[in-house]
Amino acid sequence: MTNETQLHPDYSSEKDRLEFTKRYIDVVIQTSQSSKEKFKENMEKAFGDVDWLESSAAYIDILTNASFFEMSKEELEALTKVKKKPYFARIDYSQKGSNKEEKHYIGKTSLYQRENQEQIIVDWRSPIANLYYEGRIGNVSYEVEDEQFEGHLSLKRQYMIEDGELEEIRDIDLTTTDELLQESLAKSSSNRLTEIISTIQEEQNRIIRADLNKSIIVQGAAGSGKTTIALHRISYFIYNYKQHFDPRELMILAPSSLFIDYISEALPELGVEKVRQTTFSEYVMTCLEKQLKLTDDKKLIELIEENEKKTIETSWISGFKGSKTFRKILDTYIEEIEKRFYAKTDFYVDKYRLYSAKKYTHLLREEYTYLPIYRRVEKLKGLLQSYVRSNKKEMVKKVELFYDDKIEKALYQRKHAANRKEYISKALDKKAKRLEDIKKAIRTSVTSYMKQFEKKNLYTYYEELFQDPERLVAYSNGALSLNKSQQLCDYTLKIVKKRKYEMEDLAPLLYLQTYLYGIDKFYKAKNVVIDEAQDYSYLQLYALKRALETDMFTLVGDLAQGIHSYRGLQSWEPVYQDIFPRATYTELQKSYRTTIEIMNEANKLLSKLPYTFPKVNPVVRHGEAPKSITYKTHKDLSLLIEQMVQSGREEGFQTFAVIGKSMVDCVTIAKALEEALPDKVKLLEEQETIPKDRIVVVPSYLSKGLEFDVVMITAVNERFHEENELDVKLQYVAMTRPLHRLYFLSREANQFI
Ligand SMILES: Nc1ncnc2c1ncn2[C@@H]1O[C@H](COP(=O)(O)OP(=O)(O)OP(=O)(O)O)[C@@H](O)[C@H]1O
Repeated sequence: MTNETQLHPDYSSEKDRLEFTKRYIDVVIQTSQSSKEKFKENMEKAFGDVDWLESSAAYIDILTNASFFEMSKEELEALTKVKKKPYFARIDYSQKGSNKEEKHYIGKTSLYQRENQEQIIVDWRSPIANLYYEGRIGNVSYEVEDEQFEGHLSLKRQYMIEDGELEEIRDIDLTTTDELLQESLAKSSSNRLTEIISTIQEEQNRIIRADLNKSIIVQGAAGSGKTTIALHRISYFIYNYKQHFDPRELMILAPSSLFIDYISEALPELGVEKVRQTTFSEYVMTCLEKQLKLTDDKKLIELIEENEKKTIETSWISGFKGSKTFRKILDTYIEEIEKRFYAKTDFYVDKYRLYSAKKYTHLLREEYTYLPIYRRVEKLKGLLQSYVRSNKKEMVKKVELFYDDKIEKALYQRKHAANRKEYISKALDKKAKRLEDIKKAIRTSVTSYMKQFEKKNLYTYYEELFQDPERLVAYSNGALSLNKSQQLCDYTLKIVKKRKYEMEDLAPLLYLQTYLYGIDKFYKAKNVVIDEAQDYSYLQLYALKRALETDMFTLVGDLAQGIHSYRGLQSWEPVYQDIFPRATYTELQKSYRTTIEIMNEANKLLSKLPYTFPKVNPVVRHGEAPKSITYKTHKDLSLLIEQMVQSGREEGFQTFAVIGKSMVDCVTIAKALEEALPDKVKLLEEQETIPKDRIVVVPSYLSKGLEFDVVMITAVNERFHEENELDVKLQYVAMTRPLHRLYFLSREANQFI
C-alpha cells in the first residue's frame, strides 16, 4: 500500500466500508449454510466488536430484517467468489431534484437488502453502473428500461483490493489518465480475460451494453478486446434477461476446441459457464443428429505450404460453397424439391373423394410454408388421416344402407322364394366384400396416397445436387460456367459419394436440413456469439440465422486476420446489408494487448493488405522494440530461445510462445528445443489445452486469438512473402500475439516481411 493511499481523506472510512462488506458477506454465506434463524446471532458475532457501524442505517435494517438474504444458489456462489475483492469502484451520484447523494460500490456481483432495495454492492451490469463506464464527472444520465434518469455525478473512485486488503484508492476525473488500465495491461498474461471488468473502456462498454435485441457486428483490430467484449456481453445479457432466458439458450461459437478451452477459464468468473460453447462443425452435427465423417480440414495448411497444386486450383470451390450464389442455387433446389410434393391426384378412399389435389397443394405451398417441407408433408398426412377418421362411419354406413336397401326391396318384391333367397345371399356376400374393401381402404388409403411422394434423406439430396452440372448452371442463373460446374460436381461427388464431407459442405447441409426437415427446437439457441467471425462464410452465417430463427447475433472479428478468406468473409458489407439488416456495425481501432513499439511494426503489415483499414492505435504503453536475430544451427536456435525465456522469467513474464509459419517448421523447432529442454516444450496442435508452464510452439494459423507475454516468431525453412496476402495475414496474426516482447528469429535476414 502506498503512503498516498493512507493519506487519502477517506482512507479510514473506506477501510471500514471494506471491512463491513467482507464481514457481511461472511455472515450471509455462513447463515445460508446453517439456518435463517441464526442470522441475527451471526450478525452480532461478526459486528459485536465494532462501533463504527452503530449509526449505519443499513446495519439496523439488517438486524431487524432477516428475510433479505434468501438468495439463490448461484447468487451465493458468486458472492463466495468475490469475497476477497467485493468491489472495484464507487460512484457518488445524486438524482436531479434530490440533494441526497447515493454512494454506489460496484463489483462483479450484487448484494442488497431485499426489503428496502438498498444495495451494498451494485452489479457492474446494472443500469446505474453504466455511469462508471460512461459518465464524466458532472451532469449525467442513465437509462432503466427506456426510462431516462438525470442527475449529477460527483465522484468516480477506483480501488485496488488484493486478498481482501485495501491497497489503493484512486479518484478519477477527466484529466487523470486511466492508471488502473495501464497497470492492468502491464501485468503478465495469466487470468487476464477475467480482470477487465474494472477497466472496460467506453467504446467497449457501448458494445457490451448495446441493444440486446439486435445483432451487432464488430470489426475490431487485433487485441482490441473482441473476445473479452463478447464474453462480457453474454454476461450482461444473462444478467438482464435472467427472468426470460435460460443461459443454455445462449451459444458461443468458437473457432476451435482449443479456443473454447482458452475462454472457458473466464466463463465461471463471469457467471456464464452454463452457456453452450461449441464449434460450428460440432453444432451442425448436433442439428443433423448425426456424427458426420469430415475430411481433414487441410486446405489452409496446404495453401500455406504451397505444395498442393490441386488445392490452389480447387480452393475457389470452398469459397463458392459459402457464397451468396450458392445460397441461391440451394434456394432454387429447395423450390424444385417442394414441387415434387405437389399432389398429382385427388385423395380417394375407395370410391369416395375426400380431398382434392388442388386443395392439398394449396396447403403445401401457401399455408404451411412456415414448416420445413417434410414436416408439411407429415402435417398433410395427418390431415388426410383425420378426414378419413371423420368420414369413416359415414362411408361404412352408406355401403350398409345401399345393400340393406337392396335386400329389403328384394324381400318384398321378389315373389319366388328360391330366387329371392339366392339374390339375398349374393347381396349379403357382396355387402360383406364391399365392407371389407372399404375398411381396408380406410386403413391403407393415406399410406398408399403418400406413396406418390418421394422419401429421401438429406445426404441423398445433397449428393443429387451435384449429379447434374447443367442443372447447376441453370440454378446459378449463369453465374457458374459449365466448366466450373463440372469441376465443382466432380470434386464434390468424389467425396460425398463416400458419405464424407468437407468443412465447406456443413453450411449447405445445415441450410437444406432447415428447409427440408427442420431443426429440433431443443438445439435452437436464441442468442449467438461468434468469435473470429471473419472466418465464416456468407452461407454459414445465413444458414445459422435460418436454422436458429433468430437474428440476435453478436459477431466479432478482424478481416486483417482473415486467414481463411479463401472461404470466409472478404468484407462485412454483405453481412450487415443482406443477412442482418437490423445490425449495428462498429469498428474498434484501439488495441489493448500490446505495446506501441510492437503495434507500430505490426501496423506496417496492414498497409500491405488490400483493405483500407485505419491503423491500429495501441493504448499508450511502451516497451522494447521488436528485435530480429539470426541464428546458424538448430542448436543455436534452441540456445537463443532458452536464453530469452530465462531473461523473460527474470522480468516476471510467464507465458512464452515460439510461432512458426507452418506446422512443418514448428515440428523442426519443437524437436530442437525438446533436445535442449526436455519436458519444457509443448508443440500445440488443434484440440489441445495450453500448458501454462511450458514453452509453447505453435503454427501461426493456430495462434489466432491467443496471447502470450513473449513471442518469438521463428523461421527455419519457411519464408513469409510480401506479395502473398495469406502470408501477410499470418505474419500479422503472429506479430499481434505478444503482450510485452516480440522477437524475430531466422536463419537468413529475408525470411520475414
Ligand atoms: N478494457 C480493458 N482493460 C484491460 N485489459 C483489456 C481491456 N480490453 C482488452 N484487454 C486485454 O487486451 C487483450 C486482448 O483482448 P482480446 O483477446 O479480447 O482481444 P481480441 O480483439 O479478441 O484480439 P485478437 O483479435 O488478437 O484475438 C487481452 O489480454 C485483454 O485482457
